[in-house]
Amino acid sequence: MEVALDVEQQTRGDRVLPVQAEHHARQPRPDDLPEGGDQEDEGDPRPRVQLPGLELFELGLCPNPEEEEWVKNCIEEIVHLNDHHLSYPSISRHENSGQKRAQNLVVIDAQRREAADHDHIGHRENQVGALHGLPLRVLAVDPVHDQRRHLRRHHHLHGHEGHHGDDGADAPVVEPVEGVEDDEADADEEGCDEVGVDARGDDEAADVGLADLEVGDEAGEEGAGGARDDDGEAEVEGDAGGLRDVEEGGEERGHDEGGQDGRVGHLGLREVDLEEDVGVYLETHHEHVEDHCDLHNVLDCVADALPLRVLADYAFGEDPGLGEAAEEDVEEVAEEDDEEESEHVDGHGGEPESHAAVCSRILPQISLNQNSESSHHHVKSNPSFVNTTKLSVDRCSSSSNTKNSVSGGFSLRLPVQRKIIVGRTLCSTGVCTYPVGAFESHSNTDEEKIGVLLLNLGGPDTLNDVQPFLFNLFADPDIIRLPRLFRFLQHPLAQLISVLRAPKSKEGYASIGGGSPLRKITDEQANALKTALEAKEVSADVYVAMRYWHPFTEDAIKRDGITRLVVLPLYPQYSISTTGSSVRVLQEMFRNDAHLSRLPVAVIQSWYQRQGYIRSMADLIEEELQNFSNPEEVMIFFSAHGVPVSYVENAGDPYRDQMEECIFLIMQELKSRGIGNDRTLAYQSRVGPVQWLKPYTDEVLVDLGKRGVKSLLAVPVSFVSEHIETLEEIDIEYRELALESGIVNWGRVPALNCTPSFITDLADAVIEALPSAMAISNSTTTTSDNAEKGFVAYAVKMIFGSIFAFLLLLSPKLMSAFKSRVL
Ligand SMILES: C=CC1=C(C)c2cc3[nH]c(cc4nc(cc5[nH]c(cc1n2)c(C)c5CCC(=O)O)C(CCC(=O)O)=C4C)c(C)c3C=C
Ligand SMILES: [Fe+2]
Repeated sequence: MEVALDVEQQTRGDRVLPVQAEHHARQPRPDDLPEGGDQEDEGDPRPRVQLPGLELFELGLCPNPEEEEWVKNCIEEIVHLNDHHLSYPSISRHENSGQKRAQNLVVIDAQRREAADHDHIGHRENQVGALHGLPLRVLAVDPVHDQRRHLRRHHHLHGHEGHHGDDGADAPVVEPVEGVEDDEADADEEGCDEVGVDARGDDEAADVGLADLEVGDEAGEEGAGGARDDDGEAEVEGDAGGLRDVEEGGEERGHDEGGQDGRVGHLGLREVDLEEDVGVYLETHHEHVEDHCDLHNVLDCVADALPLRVLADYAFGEDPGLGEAAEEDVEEVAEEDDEEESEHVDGHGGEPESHAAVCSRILPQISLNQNSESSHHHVKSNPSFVNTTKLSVDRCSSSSNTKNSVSGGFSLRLPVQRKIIVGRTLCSTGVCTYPVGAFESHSNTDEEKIGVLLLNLGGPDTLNDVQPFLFNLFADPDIIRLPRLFRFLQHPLAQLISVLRAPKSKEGYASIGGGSPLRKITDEQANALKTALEAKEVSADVYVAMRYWHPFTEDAIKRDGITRLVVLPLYPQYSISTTGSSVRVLQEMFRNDAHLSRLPVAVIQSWYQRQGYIRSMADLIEEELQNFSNPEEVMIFFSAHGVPVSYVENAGDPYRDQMEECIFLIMQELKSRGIGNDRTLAYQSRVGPVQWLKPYTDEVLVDLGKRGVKSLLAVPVSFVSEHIETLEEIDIEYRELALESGIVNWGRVPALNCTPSFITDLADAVIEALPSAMAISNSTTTTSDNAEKGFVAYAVKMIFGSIFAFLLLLSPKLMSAFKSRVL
């Protein structure tokens, strides 16, 4: 909850984006071209032209360091080294940093895909469109086949030579940019396989744009005041599906597997309107190293077909040349972290502790020593899952999609940074999956003592704990994100909000037995995980670290001789507010401790895409569906914990994307079992007046009732234990609301808790992560100077903050306004 005090957002206001209802192609004018931009490279016959504002967003790459170099070279080969502008390619970042932003967005989805995968395209349209609030269209390309040949051919033809086919007639034609045509000599003469290209007409694109503009429009409506937007049904309807159904526009999307002329090869780029700035959003999906060749081909041909500027994302490893925006961003994060203090109230009269926080400005370089063979081995050993889901999970080369996103050492917020760009699942440092055997040989050494640290949120054990627990939660700068200037208000504000919210929260906890079940369940999960690891002949100690209540993260790491640690947040999807926050605190601790800073650590950043997790969720859903008299008529209603929209839109939180991907995978798994129910994704538990991720669970329930849905199965999806929001919010509040709204049959899938298949999968995740454990830098120590400065700063903040809170309390009017808007 950013609580009314997301000052940054309020003062800046949200953007309103125009819908491009019509696109008129024109031939780019010479004055579009930067000076010298049309000159050719020495030794490269291809002309190089740049058009201001035309940007290629190169996405979805997750190469390991060796491949990174390779891919970089590929890109550098495509654009002039001197011309290209490596920057942090988030459109919104560009906007924020005052740079010109693209008006249109073209998504080139270069994933491996099958004809039946239209809903994934629709899904991506939704995601990307919503992410950027732009009119967009998706052009799907299959890199399995030989793009280069087709693209080159088209590039050569460039919309002139009768290859338009039926659909081509309506599409506006972008004439070739001067000098871009003559690369025939360069054309690849390899075999000419079919290519699936999905080109769509303008009207359709405009429609998509309208639908996807919801975020931007709405943000604009709300303006600086940040009042929650409860507007009409149309919006809820538009959103209620969460993921677009296959049928919606599926036909029109006309994935052209047959490779009709007129579509094949030209990527539909003729449709791109150069009148406006165009962002090209390329998604890739690489299973094997060789696929990078396909990527190369695609990029190469796109670059040829459209003069463009490449904004490539390499926000990992030693920064190989991030542009200003990226650096700013990294620095911003670092500065935030430098300043942050982790202070807890322990509920027993303890003073808040202060921990000087230091964060690396350069993200740690992770080296994956293992070669891709072992990964391939792993992929092969799980053929069924790979087959059913290969289309939807973005992964590193040489990795299987059955695995989690792991980083060796602490790679703070790495997924966030990459997520801004990629807009989909990411491997933060490269994911490595190793056959168990590879690890066993390592673990059997006498001196190895493995620890697993489970991170969780924590909850009040008793009603007396509720207010101090809430204080800890609201004092977290990852929960209430104040601009730096207002950071001094963090603690007084946390105090104020926690006191005001406590009565309502207490009511909730009272109704579920007087406290949170989280500690008990997490302890049980820890024991079950230890047993599951033992069953796999891995001996490990499993610890629990809660972020906002006992046992606090700071207390959790015992000095009992652990030589290798795997950190496993119990959140399947990554969010700044959950995994991000816990890992940050942990990182601070480790940095400041000579012993811990040398301990090899692997952090599993997210694991929603794991086979075992997805299957376990599908098992629970399948089982629960059997309780309905007509299971096939039941709406599967995924309800995820929300986060404020600004986390996703401004801070690059990958949470929404990962959530949508996760739902997609679960539905795919169900489909493979013959379960094809309708599904909806909505977000619950919003607090405060800022916009949270939409659609909102309560609104969608009412809407579904109105639309005649009679049977509904609620599936809590962001958390793996029962907690207040399943036991009280879903089971009591939402159930009541649903029944009032016309839904007759209600069911709820239980949380995974200690479901054996799930715990076994967590054990696998731990084993797979072990080899990538590496030590955090041991270079940082806290000097007494720093500690002193920290104390003075803390005292000053407390004084100013308390004055503010005091003034607020003095004014009943201000107070009631604050209360009604914040809580
Ligand atoms: C993935 C899960 C969660 C996300 C994301 C998340 C974000 C988030 N939460 C709040 C505010 C509150 N959360 C509260 C309880 C709570 N939150 C989660 C999980 C996520 N939160 C859990 C599992 C729990 C329950 C713990 C328990 O005791 O059972 C509460 C307290 C309860 C209440 O008063 O409603 C608050 C407040 C924010 C602001 C936020 C993102 C910014
Ligand atoms: Fe929460």
